Amino acid sequence: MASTKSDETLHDAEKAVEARQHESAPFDQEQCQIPRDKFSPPIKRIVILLTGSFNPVTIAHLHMLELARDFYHNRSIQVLEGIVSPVSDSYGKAGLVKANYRIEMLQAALKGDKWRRVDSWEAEQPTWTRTKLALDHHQEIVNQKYGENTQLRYLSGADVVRSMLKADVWLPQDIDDIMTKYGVACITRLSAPESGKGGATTPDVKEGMPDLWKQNIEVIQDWVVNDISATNIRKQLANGCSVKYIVPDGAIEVIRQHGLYKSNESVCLADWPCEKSKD
Ligand SMILES: Nc1ncnc2c1ncn2[C@@H]1O[C@H](COP(=O)(O)OP(=O)(O)OP(=O)(O)O)[C@@H](O)[C@H]1O
Ligand SMILES: NC(=O)c1ccc[n+]([C@@H]2O[C@H](COP(=O)(O)O)[C@@H](O)[C@H]2O)c1
Repeated sequence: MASTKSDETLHDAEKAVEARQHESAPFDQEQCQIPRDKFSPPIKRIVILLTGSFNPVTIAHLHMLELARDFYHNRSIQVLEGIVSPVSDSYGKAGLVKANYRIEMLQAALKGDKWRRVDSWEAEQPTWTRTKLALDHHQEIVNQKYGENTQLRYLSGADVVRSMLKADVWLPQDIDDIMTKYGVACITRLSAPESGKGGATTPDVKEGMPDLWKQNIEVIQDWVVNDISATNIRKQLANGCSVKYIVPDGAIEVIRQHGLYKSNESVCLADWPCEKSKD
């Protein structure tokens, strides 16, 4: 049967598609290569460790992990896991509720989560664990689980990163080790004014820091204006105000059950039963 004009056109189109499939895609240096000055190859897979009080856990904590994962995935670095590690009771921060409650709140917040989990090792230690030691511990676990080439990255808010400049808070040797062995993913934070909100005049989180630190801190700009702090949440709860949508629902349930943060001592208008209409 003689081929028609439309058969020929179809044949040409198929040939063109096939030819394109053999062409190599343009190589995007920026997207596909790990910047050599930051990470030495062959590291392409990481696990993120977020430490803190989580007193209580907030949506800002969970959002930090999302921001960090996006940041690395956009640079072709696979994030295998996000570990959330609450400090032990001996950290002694004012108003810190017992670790078993903070863990329960985190577990409820992360229930069914596909890539994040709470780890109780730090909380179970009889004394406070310096972050460098917590990182060393988790790196060992990561090596056993994923092999030697998977690196741990320390995730932290800009306020904590700025606190590294205070010699009475961090040991200089610890910071050097954290920078060279792990690196820091630093999320901007309004309470750390150096974070700024973007633009040319933004003061730099890294201002005044030694070059070694500057090279190993990756500043990740939050894309929402977010001034959430656990301190403010505790205040709201003590005043009987709602923290719904700021604290994950599961964690609110744990707060209610145990009456944490004086939440059972104040009148909560939100909980008053609505009067039925008379008609
Ligand atoms: N809104 C936020 N934006 C950026 N980072 C945050 C935010 N909230 C907490 N973080 C970071 O999360 C980590 C754990 O924080 P932590 O549990 O100590 O919360 P916090 O809100 O700072 O607590 P508190 O108000 O009790 O001092 C820290 O690295 C902290 O900087
Ligand atoms: N020297 C250190 O290792 C050091 C100092 C200050 C805070 N941290 C850690 O930073 C996290 C947040 O601490 P704050 O809640 O005090 O901001 C905690 O996990 C804490 O252990 C570590």
